[in-house]
Amino acid sequence: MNVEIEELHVGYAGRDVVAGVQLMAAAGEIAGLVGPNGSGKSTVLRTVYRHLRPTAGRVLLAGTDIRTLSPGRTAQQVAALPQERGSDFELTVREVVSMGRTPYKRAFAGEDRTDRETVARALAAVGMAGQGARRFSTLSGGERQRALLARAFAQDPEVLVLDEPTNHLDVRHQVELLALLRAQRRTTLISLHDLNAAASLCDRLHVLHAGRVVASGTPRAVLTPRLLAEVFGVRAAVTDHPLTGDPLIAFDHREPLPADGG
Ligand SMILES: Nc1ncnc2c1ncn2[C@@H]1O[C@H](COP(=O)(O)OP(=O)(O)OP(=O)(O)O)[C@@H](O)[C@H]1O
Repeated sequence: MNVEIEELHVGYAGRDVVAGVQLMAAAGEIAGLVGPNGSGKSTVLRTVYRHLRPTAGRVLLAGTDIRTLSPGRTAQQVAALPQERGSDFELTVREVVSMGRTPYKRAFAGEDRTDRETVARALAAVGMAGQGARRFSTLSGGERQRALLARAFAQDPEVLVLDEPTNHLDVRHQVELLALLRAQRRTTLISLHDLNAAASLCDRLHVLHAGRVVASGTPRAVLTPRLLAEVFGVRAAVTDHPLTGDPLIAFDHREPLPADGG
């Protein structure tokens, strides 16, 4: 199922922070949103999982405006790992992950075998098969992240929307997560700060800057030293990763470019 965002305007308290955003993820494609802090990545993603309502423009799932779908139908099609994550859940990990099955249940219906198997698979996929009985509130930041990702997987959606899913994860768990997303081949919209992870994972990148898309295309086409200077304000060389052949961005970590980008 493809996702298309058309001329999206959306914001907070009457002020649009995203203005005229046009982007897409083709069916089965992983589309990355990258951009500096405050550029509007989370705001765009919140509109896709219907946490925010656009002031203008549309989000289309396979050509259908999501606002014409019922909340239950949307939840069967789109699962999100949002940036705002509850931390005070008194539920167990398994109970949190089981919440992903809610869109498939009739009111007050218990779990059936498919639910139990899907939840077990989702927990195993994030490496938490043995931790279902733990209280969610006792997990570390990275473990919470993985449990919430398992909840999104348990929802068995057509489209995954992931806002900074590698946040809090150690490098091994980051690599595992990226491998898992690649293996799933689900239509995925993902925001990432780690541009090398984005270059390795994404089929397509959309670069946001001050609420607008300033470049779209393959990571290799988009992540040029010039764009990295103009949008992110850093000096960088782009080479080939010696192990994988992916684009590899070598940042100059010693000093940023002057504020005017020159
Ligand atoms: N709940 C909110 N109320 C008011 N303004 C908000 C709210 N959330 C975000 N903003 C503002 O909207 C703009 C875009 O924020 P958004 O969180 O979408 O950016 P982002 O690209 O995801 O940033 P980051 O990389 O820092 O997570 C910013 O100027 C931010 O301050």
